[in-house]
Amino acid sequence: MSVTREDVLKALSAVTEPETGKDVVSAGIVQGVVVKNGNIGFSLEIDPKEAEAKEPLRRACEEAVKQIKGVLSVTAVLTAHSDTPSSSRPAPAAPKRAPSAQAGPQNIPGVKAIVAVASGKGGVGKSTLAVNLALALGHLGMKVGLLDADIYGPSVPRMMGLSGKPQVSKEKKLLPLEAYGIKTMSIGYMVDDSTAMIWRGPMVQSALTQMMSEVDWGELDVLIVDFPPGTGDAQLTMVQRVPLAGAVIVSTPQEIALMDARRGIAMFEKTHVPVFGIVQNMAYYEAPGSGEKTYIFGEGGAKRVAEELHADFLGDVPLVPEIRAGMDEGKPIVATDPGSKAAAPFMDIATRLAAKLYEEGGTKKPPKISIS
Ligand SMILES: Nc1ncnc2c1ncn2[C@@H]1O[C@H](COP(=O)(O)OP(=O)(O)OP(=O)(O)O)[C@@H](O)[C@H]1O
Repeated sequence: MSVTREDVLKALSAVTEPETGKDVVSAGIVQGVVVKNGNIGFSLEIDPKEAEAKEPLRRACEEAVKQIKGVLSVTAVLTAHSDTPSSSRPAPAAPKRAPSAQAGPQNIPGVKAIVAVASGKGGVGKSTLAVNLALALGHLGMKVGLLDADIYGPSVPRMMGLSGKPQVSKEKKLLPLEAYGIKTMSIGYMVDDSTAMIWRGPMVQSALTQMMSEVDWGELDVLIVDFPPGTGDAQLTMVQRVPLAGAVIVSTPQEIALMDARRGIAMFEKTHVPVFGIVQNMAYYEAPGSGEKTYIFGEGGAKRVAEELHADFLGDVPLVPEIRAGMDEGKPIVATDPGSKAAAPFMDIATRLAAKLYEEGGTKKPPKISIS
């Protein structure tokens, strides 16, 4: 018999929160439970100041759920509870937008939430995160689409091991190409890289609009958009046109990348798109035998920027050869080995993101993803 959400809550109700003496479910701190084929994810809402002190409780919750027969993996994350200051609170799922003189954002029928994965600078691992995050959200039970909007260097086809031209439906819509349960669309299916590179601003814009509105995505819980790197006009226009639920900013730890990450955050804030948080990619390299960590690009820079800008820090992704190899071969690590150590950071970040999207859900109300 497959594991249910009720099984998870039952197991968690045996875990006691030391301060209140209540079990974690009655204490109301368990949120965003997701169950998918034996893979379980949930968050524990805490005061962020107590993050370290609550780590044993988080582990105890994971252990309790692991004991359920049929459970393959468990990811519990600590998130800020809703009456903590806004600087550490998850951003709201529904975007508040500035009125725009231009055409406003158009909803995509059937798509409940659109999330941008963006970086101020190229080459920091934005596409790697977008692809693995999409796959990890799929493992958490969401119906996921992945739109490669990185028109100047589309990498989703290669990373997902996909090629060929999309079919066109009777309704004259492009049909996404699918791999590992994720629906994808990329300009890379339509033109070769060198053609896209020489496009001017308006052409880029119309190609992107087409990919947003003329694709039959079907029913999706979330559409991950791999944004073009940078913070120029093309990106700004996209932020204004696409009804984003929020953005995830990717940066490496070195100062030059962080400066661009700050610009990226400013761009989203200017257009009133919530920044869900910052991911620090290539955070460190861990030596295979000894496990010794080397902070090749400096230590903790993105975490500091998150604090400085009152954004949430969504997690570190280390520099791992298997991650790169997987992307090059079209076999992303989260697809081929979701339970591996290399895939774990992506699963953690996805659980945090899902908790933000399910913010008003959790154990008390049914999960709700809203973008209107
Ligand atoms: N955590 C990681 N560990 C190992 N290799 C990584 C990691 N993240 C990214 N890479 C590798 O770094 C290179 C750049 O990554 P990626 O293409 O995702 O960056 P990007 O920010 O999307 O770049 P661009 O904006 O130029 O498209 C790729 O070869 C990728 O496999």
